[in-house]
Amino acid sequence: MKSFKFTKMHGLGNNYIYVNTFEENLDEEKLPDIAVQVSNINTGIGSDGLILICPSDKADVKMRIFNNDGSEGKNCGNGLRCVAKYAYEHKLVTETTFKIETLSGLVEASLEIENEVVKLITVDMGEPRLLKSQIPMLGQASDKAIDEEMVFSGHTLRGTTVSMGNPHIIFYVDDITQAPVTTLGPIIEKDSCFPEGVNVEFVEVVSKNELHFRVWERGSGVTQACGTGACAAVVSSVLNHHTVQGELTTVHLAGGDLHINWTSEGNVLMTGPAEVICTGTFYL
Ligand SMILES: N[C@@H](CCC[C@H](N)C(=O)O)C(=O)O
Repeated sequence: MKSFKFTKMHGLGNNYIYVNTFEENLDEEKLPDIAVQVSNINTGIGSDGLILICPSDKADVKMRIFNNDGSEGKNCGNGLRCVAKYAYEHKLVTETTFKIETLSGLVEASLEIENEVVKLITVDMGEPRLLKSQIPMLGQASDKAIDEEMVFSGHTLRGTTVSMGNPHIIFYVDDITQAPVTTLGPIIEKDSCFPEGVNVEFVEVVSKNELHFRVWERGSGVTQACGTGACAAVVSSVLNHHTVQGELTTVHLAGGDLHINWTSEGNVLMTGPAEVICTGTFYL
């Protein structure tokens, strides 16, 4: 029977099964099925998906992320912090600042360490991409969708789209507890306006430095947190004049807080924790 070693980790409750492919060998064509299998709460381990920590010829390590429906994503903020913690604590890297390759480009992770344990990770997520062609979404390729009126299955909403290497749409609500995450999330995720689907986020503005946030993730549904989504929400909030570029914003997600700064230079910095839940062997 084929088996592999795994570590289950989470970033603010956004939990994945991590496999170190420096040591484990998984068949490329089986990866989508393995993601579905390990994520199943009844017959697998239970998770939001599968993340591979791989060798890279462009960076110190490479991250690949599969959602719990088996689709491959191009980026994952909470996953990057967990990969950074794993890479340092398992001595795949020796420096406290290093580069991680993703399907959407290179990012840089910086670690805060106490007694050889990684406590907090800041990831420089690079520049947000705003053009409709970069999301990608239908419409004039060189336009941006900022507070744009859109209709989804008869529901008229004003949304802002941001790519952090993966696609996000942000809607503002008056009361986060009433956000239509589970009703409109799945409809908007698969709307034909987004040829590759979209991660759907609802945001309540608390103040110039504070947002409440809930997410329906492409390929995984409701999760406790989405790092790229929180970055996209801060970019969107600057574009919609709710927050200020160059200032730190605290984003309150269901699973805890992230601290995000869309710097005046243009890159987005995300700071937050990463935790190990358990390790084990999975039998296919
Ligand atoms: N949870 C993630 C994002 C995971 C991928 C996403 N669902 C997609 O398909 O783009 C995060 O923390 O950013």
